[in-house]
Amino acid sequence: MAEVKIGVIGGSGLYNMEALTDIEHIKVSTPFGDPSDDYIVGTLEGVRVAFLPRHGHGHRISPSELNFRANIYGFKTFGVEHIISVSAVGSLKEHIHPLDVVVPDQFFDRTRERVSTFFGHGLVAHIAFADPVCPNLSELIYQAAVGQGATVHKGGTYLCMEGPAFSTRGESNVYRQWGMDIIGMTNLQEAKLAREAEICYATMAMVTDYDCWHEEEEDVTVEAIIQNLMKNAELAKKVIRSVIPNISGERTCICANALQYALITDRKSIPEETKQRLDLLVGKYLK
Ligand SMILES: CSC[C@H]1O[C@H](OP(=O)(O)O)[C@H](O)[C@@H]1O
Ligand SMILES: Nc1ncnc2[nH]cnc12
Repeated sequence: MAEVKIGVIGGSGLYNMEALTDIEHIKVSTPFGDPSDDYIVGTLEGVRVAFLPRHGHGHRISPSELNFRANIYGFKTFGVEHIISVSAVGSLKEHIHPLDVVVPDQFFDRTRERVSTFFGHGLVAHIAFADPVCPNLSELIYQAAVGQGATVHKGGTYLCMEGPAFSTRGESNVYRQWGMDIIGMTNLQEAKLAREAEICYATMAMVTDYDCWHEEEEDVTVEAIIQNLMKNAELAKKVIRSVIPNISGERTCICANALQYALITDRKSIPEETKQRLDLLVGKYLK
């Protein structure tokens, strides 16, 4: 398979990247099941990029049903080292307005039903996740979004809820008291699994609504989210386009060697089947 170093995950409202040329649709099978859809591999700014619509074309897969492991592992099979996630989010702060962009630097987990590790079955790993996104890739996204004239907030905490129902007003107000900045349903597991796969991961969060806490604004609806995303989809695509040429092959962040000190299991006790299943991720540490 041809090597591709950059991946893009499209969220709600971003199911295609029309600017990709020399396109191939590639179906990937993984030891963890099937990714959300075929990967669309194409060229953007002279660089091969793999694109995956997170919820599948036609938005068929709900946040709780997403096979996050297969999606991230699929990128790894191409040799992807950087993933840019594009996501719709609600704002939990007055000064973060719909149509703004946030590049979060923290996540808070309020999900309940999600598998969010590749490990287990006789191989235990504890990655560092204090800083859950790649600082270098986040900075590039921030600079690119500023360069495109967007109002961009650098840093902030993304509260990842289970869904699929939106939050109650009580929950939304509590998240505000906790100091959370934005709310969505998808990014935390992706960030964790990308770190386990030693892939740099960063999010361009497109603000679509004020959730349901704001007394003068409408409560969030799918319709409002998609309407605002449609207004912002071109911006998202332009930002991706301008980030890509700036992504360097040399990685100096912690993401590149995240498993170096994370594997705790005595190498002699790891079952052969587990070694084989995780070979793409840990093979270099088990030699
Ligand atoms: C379509 S409304 C809720 C939906 O939008 C966000 O999706 P994504 O992160 O893939 O852009 C949110 O997380 C929910 O999945
Ligand atoms: N208010 C909200 N809650 C959860 N996910 C969202 N995605 C976009 N807006 C959202």
